[in-house]
Amino acid sequence: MRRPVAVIIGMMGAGKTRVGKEVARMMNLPFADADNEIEHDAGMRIPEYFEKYGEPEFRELESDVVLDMLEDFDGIFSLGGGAPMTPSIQEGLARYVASGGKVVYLMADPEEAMERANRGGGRPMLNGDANMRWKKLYKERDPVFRRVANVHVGTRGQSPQAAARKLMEMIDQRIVHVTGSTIEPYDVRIGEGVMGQLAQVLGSKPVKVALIHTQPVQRHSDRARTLLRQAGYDAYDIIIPDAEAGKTIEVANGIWQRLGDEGFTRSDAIVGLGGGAATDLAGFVAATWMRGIRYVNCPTSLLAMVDASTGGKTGINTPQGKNLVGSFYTPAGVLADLKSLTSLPNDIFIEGLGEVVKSGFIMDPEILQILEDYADELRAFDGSTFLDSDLKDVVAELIEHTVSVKAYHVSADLKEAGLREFLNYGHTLGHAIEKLEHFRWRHGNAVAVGCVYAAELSHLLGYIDQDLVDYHRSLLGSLGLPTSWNNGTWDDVLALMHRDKKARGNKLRFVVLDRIGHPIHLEDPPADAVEEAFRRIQQ
Ligand SMILES: NC(=O)c1ccc[n+]([C@@H]2O[C@H](COP(=O)([O-])OP(=O)(O)OC[C@H]3O[C@@H](n4cnc5c(N)ncnc54)[C@H](O)[C@@H]3O)[C@@H](O)[C@H]2O)c1
Ligand SMILES: Nc1ncnc2c1ncn2[C@@H]1O[C@H](COP(=O)(O)OP(=O)(O)O)[C@@H](O)[C@H]1O
Ligand SMILES: O=C(O)C1=C[C@@H](OP(=O)(O)O)[C@@H](O)[C@H](O)C1
Repeated sequence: MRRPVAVIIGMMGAGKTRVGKEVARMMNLPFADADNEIEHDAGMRIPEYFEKYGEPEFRELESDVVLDMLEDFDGIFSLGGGAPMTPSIQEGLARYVASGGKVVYLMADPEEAMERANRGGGRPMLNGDANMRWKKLYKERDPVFRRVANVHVGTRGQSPQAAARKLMEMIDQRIVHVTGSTIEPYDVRIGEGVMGQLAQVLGSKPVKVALIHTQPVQRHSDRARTLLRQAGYDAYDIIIPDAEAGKTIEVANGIWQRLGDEGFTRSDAIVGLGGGAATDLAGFVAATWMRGIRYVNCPTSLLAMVDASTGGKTGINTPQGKNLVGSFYTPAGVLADLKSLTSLPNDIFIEGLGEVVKSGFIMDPEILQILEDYADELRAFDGSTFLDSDLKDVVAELIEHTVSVKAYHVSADLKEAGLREFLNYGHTLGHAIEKLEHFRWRHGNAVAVGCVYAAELSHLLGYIDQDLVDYHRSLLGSLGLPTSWNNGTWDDVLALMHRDKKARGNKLRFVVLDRIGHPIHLEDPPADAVEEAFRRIQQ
């Protein structure tokens, strides 16, 4: 089915036509304007139509034209100013958004748009006192436009070209919509510059916003702070210790104290910016402060983008183990800004690919294909050249696919009663390795070895053939991920696997593969197979 690359809505004079045409030109796409299509269908100009048939009839024709175009046009499509007020068009736009479409609210400065709308005439809705009519319509329409659009673009003081460039950046983003019966829906936005939508995602209720981040991502938190201040929030900078050192009750307590001192209320908000450790901690503070306030994640590592920031698991570590205290608490939105990856060291990027590979094996063979096709480039990831390289689109696509895999499992089973456990492929041994390595081995690397182990176990029990086990090794190896581990005894590993959260009583439980894209639960497998699979990853 054809559908527009983007639909532009906004007030009269916002520049929907002018800027829309410019965007289409820059992106080498066709452009259509609903008003022109209507005039073409009606065989007359819009003012004439209004005069002859009146507004209600115009709205009906407009709705027919717009709904047709939403299913049969694949370029940039601008609507007339009043179109999104019609219920049937609102429903059409909601369907379009649900299927991954982008409805862009072009938010011109009201004075600028009003002045431009008055120029040229031809706008029957402004007959009479044009300024007064425009302002009245703005009051009615602005809240509706904000609601029906999933992308908001402010263009105050910008030339049509500058506005078009900004729009293009927004259109280029990928959006994964996370929803489910027990989840307040939210979007994961992936692309260069998506952090610019921080205010849109936070909304107008928060007055104070705590920006929780670590030192190594200062450059990106500076950007977020500027955006918050520009949007009029009182921004509070909270720096936490890096990596796991930030995921402690002492750090959380320090932030609770700060929020109390600054007078944070239930309508205020938190932004977590950094790797998975920072977003886990920020989410935990958001879940617990006043029993839950709004929070937005800005992940800066690949692992946080594809995994940690998106599923609603928040938490801290205790001396007894990792992530032992926490809560399922979903964010209001996730902004995976590719600009953040420019400072990410190569080894931490590669490690993040461990979870990407896992997602490919359990659900999405396209991920595996992309990884195969670009293994050399991915392995050579260099943040300093990343944004100007072809790798940018490849990485964006991998993040989108992987987040979609996660969203699928989380939507159906937020609290991990069954389906969500499939995301744990490779993690039973992976967690044991992390623990035995005293967390000096990074998570994604341990999961990579864990996936080979799970594949060996699947094979030993007759679910998959040797070729698929070999494919695990060759793909992970080609990306620079480890495929073997030989630094612990079987007894220690077995004891830890019995403490895995999937285990029940004294029975081990694993996720194994039946074929690519088809994981299954494995209960209490034969002891000799469990041990033999371990021997095979020791080589
Ligand atoms: N909530 C979940 O569902 C979930 C899922 C997977 C992992 N996790 C958690 O996520 C954490 C691991 O995440 P991680 O791998 O991002 O580790 P991390 O947060 O420790 O980040 C790794 C290192 O990279 C640095 N870093 C991150 N982004 C950077 C950037 N753009 N530029 C420069 N340096 C950057 C960090 O400061 C840190 O030193 C663990 O605590 C794990 O438990 C949570
Ligand atoms: N960003 C802008 N800067 C300057 N002029 C603009 C800008 N956007 C639009 N215009 C001009 O304002 C007028 C109205 O723009 P138009 O695209 O027809 O608005 P809309 O389709 O949203 O009603 C046109 O003359 C257009 O060239
Ligand atoms: O605001 C409105 O109700 C209208 C806006 C016009 O489009 P523009 O916003 O492109 O001027 C056109 O559809 C018609 O005059 C009605």
